[in-house]
Amino acid sequence: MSGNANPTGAYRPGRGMGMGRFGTGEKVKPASVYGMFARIYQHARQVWRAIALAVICVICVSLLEFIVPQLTRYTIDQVIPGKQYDKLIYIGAGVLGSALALGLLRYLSTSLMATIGQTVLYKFRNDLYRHMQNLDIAFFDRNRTGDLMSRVTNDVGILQQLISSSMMQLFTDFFTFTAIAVYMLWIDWRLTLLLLATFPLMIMTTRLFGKRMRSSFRKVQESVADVSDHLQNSLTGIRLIKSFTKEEYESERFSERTRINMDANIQVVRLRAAYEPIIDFLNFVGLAIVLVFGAWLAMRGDMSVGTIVAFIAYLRLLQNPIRHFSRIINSVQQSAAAYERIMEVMNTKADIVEKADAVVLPPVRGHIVFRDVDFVYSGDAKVLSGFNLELEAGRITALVGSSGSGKTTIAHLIPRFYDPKSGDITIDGHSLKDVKLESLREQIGIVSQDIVLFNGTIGENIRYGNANASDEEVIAAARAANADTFISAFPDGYETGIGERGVKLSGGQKQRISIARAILKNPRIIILDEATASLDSESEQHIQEALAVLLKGRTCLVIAHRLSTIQQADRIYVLEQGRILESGTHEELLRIQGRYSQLYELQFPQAEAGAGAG
Ligand SMILES: Nc1ncnc2c1ncn2[C@@H]1O[C@H](COP(=O)(O)OP(=O)(O)OP(=O)(O)O)[C@@H](O)[C@H]1O
Repeated sequence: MSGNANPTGAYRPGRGMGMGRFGTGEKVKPASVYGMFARIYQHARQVWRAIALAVICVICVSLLEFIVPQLTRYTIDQVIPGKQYDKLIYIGAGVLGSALALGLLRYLSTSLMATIGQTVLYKFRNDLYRHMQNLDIAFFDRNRTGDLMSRVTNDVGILQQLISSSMMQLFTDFFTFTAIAVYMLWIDWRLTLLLLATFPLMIMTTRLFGKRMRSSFRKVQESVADVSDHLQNSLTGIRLIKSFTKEEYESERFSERTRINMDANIQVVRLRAAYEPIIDFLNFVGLAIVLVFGAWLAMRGDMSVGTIVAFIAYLRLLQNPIRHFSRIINSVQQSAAAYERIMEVMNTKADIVEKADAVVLPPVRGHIVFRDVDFVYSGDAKVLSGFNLELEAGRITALVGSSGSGKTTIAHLIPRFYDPKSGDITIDGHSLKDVKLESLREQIGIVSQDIVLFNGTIGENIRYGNANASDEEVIAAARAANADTFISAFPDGYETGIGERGVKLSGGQKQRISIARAILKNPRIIILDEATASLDSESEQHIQEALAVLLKGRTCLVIAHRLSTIQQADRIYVLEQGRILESGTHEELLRIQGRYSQLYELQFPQAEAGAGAG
């Protein structure tokens, strides 16, 4: 991906995000907080027993919190004036017992909520990953790897915080608030209504700040994605950076991104710093009301001192949820911003989908026809226009042509990585659009010059071609690919672990493993994008032999760079700007002295004479 390679232009954070349908520029509606909770609920439903138990714990916590001020009121109003010494022990035991029970219940509810939170997180993350796996290659062309990674890790992690800690607080606060508000209304509705008058102000303030916080959080998360994208790019490209001695330059670019992240975080903290004192002030207004009005009532003899003390204790309990709310709103807004980023991916639909009545492609011979195919990646620039091509079953067809002439594009249309804009592609007469994707792709093997080996052992990497293969089959494939000798020379043989992207192996060894993987898959159709990098003649020889086994008897489309492959091809097509200029065998094409012989001479200047003669 080259998303961040913008050495000349100024750095613009968060490109392609947030302002349109994910990475396309079309508008998307911001995700609603309600929608977020609805989805969380959907995922959490399966652990309803844990939820029910957590709710019971929360209700008990609210009740206990309610009881303690009642004990205080009772002590002040009844026990002290009545000198009831014998009651003191019960009062002490009551307070301590309540405290113990509160501790236990809080432990239970916290661990239950953590379980619920983790379960929801697990489902969210897996759903997101599965959904991403099923999106088109075009989606991955459009979006930056680091940004997608941060959506699956960072953004889902933020949601988890909301679910396991903030939702718990929200539940507790809701029950405490309701119970206490009802009780206070019952004790003195005038005082309570006066108190509650400050609440609409709090709600308005919260809404006002909530919106701003969400957009600030969104900036934070986008900047985290940018940092992650830069990291992903620069760490995987560390050799390139070092070879161009760009360490300082990359560090500068990294610090640009972290600065944006820092500024966005400071903005969030500033908003919170402004919001909390406003809520605190409104809380003090409430306290002033209780003190002044309560004292006035007490002086007139309309209210006991114990009730005022209890009222003040309840006021704190009533205000706690509001205080917490300021923190929860933070978490909710942060999660809403994260949820938005998650849903942008979840709401992205794959363009390449099977028809409802798609049929299983039976085992094919491999006769592939492109008929009148128009193709564009994005925008209007046609890569292929009215393109026709026929690949004979069981034969090697080579594509040659200058860079950007459309060779890879043609190869990628066969496994339906992309769909043509118009025209049709058929295999043995079956239109690609009418068959099930899996049945199509399992009959195609791709050996690309951009070799990807996964973390794991050599054996596991070969077995990627066929998970059910026996050890003997894996070894046979490796032998056929000329890889068995070097693999067996490792002390751990096929169990040898290969690090990130196979760093312990040479380029030629990686190629042979990727050929073994394709041989094990045993597909009818092979697409081979030959490596351009030249290898030493011994490696070259090994790879040639491996390729000969791979290509034998299959329908092969080869983007050919090697002399031997070109000479072996049954038919060669010379492409220029998405059009076929010439076609024929190697000798035929050399004879007509056209574009092919030009290209050929450029690529193999010294080989021409000998090849022409042969
Ligand atoms: N993912 C993509 N998104 C947009 N445009 C693309 C994409 N891939 C290729 N193109 C464009 O399509 C055209 C054909 O590219 P393609 O990769 O098929 O050429 P090629 O002949 O395989 O080149 P090379 O030999 O350099 O690999 C080029 O103009 C290229 O810029």
